[in-house]
Amino acid sequence: MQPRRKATLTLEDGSCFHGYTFGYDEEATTGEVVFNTAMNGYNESLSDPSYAHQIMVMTYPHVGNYGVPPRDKDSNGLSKFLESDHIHMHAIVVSDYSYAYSHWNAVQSLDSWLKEEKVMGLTGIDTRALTKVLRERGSMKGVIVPEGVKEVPAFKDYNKINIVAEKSPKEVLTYGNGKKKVVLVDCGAKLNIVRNLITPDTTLIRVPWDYDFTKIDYDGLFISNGPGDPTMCHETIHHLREAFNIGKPIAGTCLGNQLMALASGAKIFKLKYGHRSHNQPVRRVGTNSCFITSQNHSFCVDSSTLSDEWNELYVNLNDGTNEGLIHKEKPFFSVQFHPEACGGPTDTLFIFDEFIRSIK
Ligand SMILES: NC(=O)CC[C@H](N)C(=O)O
Repeated sequence: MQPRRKATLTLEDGSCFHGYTFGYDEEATTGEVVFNTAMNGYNESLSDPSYAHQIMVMTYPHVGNYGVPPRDKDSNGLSKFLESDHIHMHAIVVSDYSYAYSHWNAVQSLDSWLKEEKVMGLTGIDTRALTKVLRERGSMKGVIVPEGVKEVPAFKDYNKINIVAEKSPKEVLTYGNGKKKVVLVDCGAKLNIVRNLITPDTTLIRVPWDYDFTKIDYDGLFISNGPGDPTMCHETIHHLREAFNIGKPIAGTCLGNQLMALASGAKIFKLKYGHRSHNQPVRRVGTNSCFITSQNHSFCVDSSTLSDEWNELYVNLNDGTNEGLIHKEKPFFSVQFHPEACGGPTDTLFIFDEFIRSIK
């Protein structure tokens, strides 16, 4: 039995949940509290930059039992098993943290990784009761204060911070030497997007969110996922409008879908509690083809505001919200879900093939 320190999660509406810390607990932490109904994938979610400034509540009760993989890098210098080099969320909240772990690829416990990265874990929480609160009242700001910690951070308005600017890389990186020159606008990209765009056919140029990629003579453009409110990404939206005029193939995922919509003049809105899981069903519009997808988003394209030039490409079968866009004439499309999975089903990996094949 590990030493246990009590801690309390307080939500913006005053609700309190008492549990025990694991991971780092020297300071209080704050973030937007969101829930994730996936049964696994905590390592991928923790290292997904889109979770920056958030506290993730896992509804699956038993977390930590398969440990954390090594920080090995592949031949391109990309983490082999994680979605970035660090943890970006501010805390993980679980019902039952497992100190014991066992997996062929585990080299340490979640507790020790969180300590290294100075990120808090909270266990012993009735995550079903907490999720019901978030589902009824919507995602809320929250603060977790370990017993004995005096300094309590104030809630921030996460919709007012440009979190993409915090998480996007500061320099341009190039991979491969294939014939098709693809620019990836990295707004806080998950590495499996980078991995999937490095193919024998492509040279991948990974640029920061505000980089003027229209100056590059690219053959295809890909807009990544990313944290926070997409309306803050003025520069990306501006460059994307120019890319629409250039007319070469463009694809995007998640934040990329929202930025495509904004650049086209459509509107987005914030969902009450978002979609976070690995079992979100989507249907390709005009067909009966359905796919089970991995998702992590709060914002959503308002499909009723799409201009005449665009069609909906996918819809969510749970709530009917937009899951993708396609231009009626030009080779532009995007999806709200995560085709790169990690963690999550790989059923929609074909999206990367569709994009790379669309590049002449
Ligand atoms: N995973 C993402 O790209 C998330 C996009 C955006 N930050 C949202 O929450 O909707």
